[in-house]
Amino acid sequence: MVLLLVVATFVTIFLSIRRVYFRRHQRYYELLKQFPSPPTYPFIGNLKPSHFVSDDFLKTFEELLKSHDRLVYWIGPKPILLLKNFDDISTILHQNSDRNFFGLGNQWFGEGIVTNRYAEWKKSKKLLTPAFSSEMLFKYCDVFNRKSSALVQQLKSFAGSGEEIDIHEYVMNTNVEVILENVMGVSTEKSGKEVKGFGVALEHGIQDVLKRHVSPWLYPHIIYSTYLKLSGRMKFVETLKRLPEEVVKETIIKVNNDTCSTENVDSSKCVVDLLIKARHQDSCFTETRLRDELLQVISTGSETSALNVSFTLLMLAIHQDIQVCNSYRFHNTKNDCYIILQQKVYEEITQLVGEHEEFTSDHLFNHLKYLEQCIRETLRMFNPAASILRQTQKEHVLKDNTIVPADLSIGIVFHLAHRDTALYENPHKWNPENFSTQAIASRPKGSDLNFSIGPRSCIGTKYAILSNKSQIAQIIHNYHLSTSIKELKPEYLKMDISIRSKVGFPIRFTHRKKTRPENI
Ligand code: HEM
Repeated sequence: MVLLLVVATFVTIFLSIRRVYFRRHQRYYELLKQFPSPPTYPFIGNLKPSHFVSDDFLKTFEELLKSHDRLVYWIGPKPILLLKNFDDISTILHQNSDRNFFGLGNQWFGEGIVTNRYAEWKKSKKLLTPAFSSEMLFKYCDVFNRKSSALVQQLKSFAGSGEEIDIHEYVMNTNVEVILENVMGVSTEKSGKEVKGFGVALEHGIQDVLKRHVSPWLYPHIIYSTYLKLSGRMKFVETLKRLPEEVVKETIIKVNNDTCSTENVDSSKCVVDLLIKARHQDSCFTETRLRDELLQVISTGSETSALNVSFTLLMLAIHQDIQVCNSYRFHNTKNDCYIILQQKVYEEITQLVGEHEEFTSDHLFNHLKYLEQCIRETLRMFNPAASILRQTQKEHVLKDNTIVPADLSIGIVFHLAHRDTALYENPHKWNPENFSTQAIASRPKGSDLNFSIGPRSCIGTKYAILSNKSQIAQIIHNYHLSTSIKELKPEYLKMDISIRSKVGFPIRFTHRKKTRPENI
């Protein structure tokens, strides 16, 4: 009897609190009703084990948004509005809304420009922007070109062997090294710093943070920390933080000894120097914050950039027609035939630098336009930043007058927005002509979502394009690429935060100048 009374009391209290809560948030829940939602169950909402058991969310998003442009998805009691239509996305992204990680990535990535809320983000953005000025980017190109050249050398041992290798690990290490030198002023050759484990740790971090978002039982900090320790993932967290921590500590010591920046004479405005200077002006930039700011820039910049280089190389290897020159000029001998059958991308490169010249900053800045089209088209189809999260600060009115409630999580699925038939005639086909000047002009302004739009769009847009151009141009300049993959089918892709290839990036390299290209 007593037990029954206790239970009845608890149930009454629970229902009363619930009623008061819903009455207070009545408008919020009324507005949510405007959007379709799959059948919802108590406690779990729309969460189905099949949705998020694996590390692949692509099918889930495709299924959910198959017949809807907008959909509310409930993760337990928490709603997320999923969007894939350009007009809706544009309205939301042009507002000053925050990314909503709810601190769920803090153990991995701390707090910095990517995760901070508006007030702190503004400080980070102001601080970091000078590191991405045209003047600085021009200087970074020397590092891009030197590291790309080293990558070409690494591939030498595979070239001509007929063996396919998965290019991604090599590209990833190159991108981490490039960003370390440009952003942190640390030359891996001179400092002997080890970057190999960083890429793997980063991949684990990204996948884990996303998984935590859809696993409410992992939300409590203490449970997640225990999970990290017991699952052996803590070692990846440590690997990720080690490098930026060392660099911050070393730079502070150098500054204190007044010997800063002797390692890299051009680094006076590289990110780490800007951060260390800020430390003296604003006490919020503690050593930990500096480490985390660095970690977030390196993490955001290296994976995305590396994935796009790997995808572009694979697409060029698959699309021999893009590599093959449009016109036949000579037909006489086998040798002539080889000269004629050059890739379109390769022709653009050789017209610029000949067969043996070195690449310069000017080449990357002002030329290689067709290669840039290939890079941008690859981003459209396989954008590493496949989806992003936002949290509305206030109500927003969409183009058709639907009101989006304040304080709502928004999931923007770029991967699907990039396949909008209203924007791209044949969106499932890889076609660099989608990024010709005329094609861009024919689409609504700002509809290129590759680097996002609005106040929180990518700070490293130009950096990424230049760095991608350098690596791909140098590889294509030296090697002809081919692959056993005939088509990168949708089922070969998977998605965590990034789009990845389930079949890797298997590419066969053949020396350009000595042998006739294969598969032609
Ligand atoms: C192909 C390569 C890249 C792609 C596709 C990419 C894409 C993106 C996207 C979609 C966002 C999110 C914008 C939003 O939430 O609205 C972003 C943010 C960001 N990216 Fe990139 N990015 C790339 C390379 C880089 C590089 C190389 C760097 C730095 C060296 C970088 C640094 C950042 C930073 C710091 C942010 C946060 C900006 C902010 O909150 O103000 N990214 N990027």
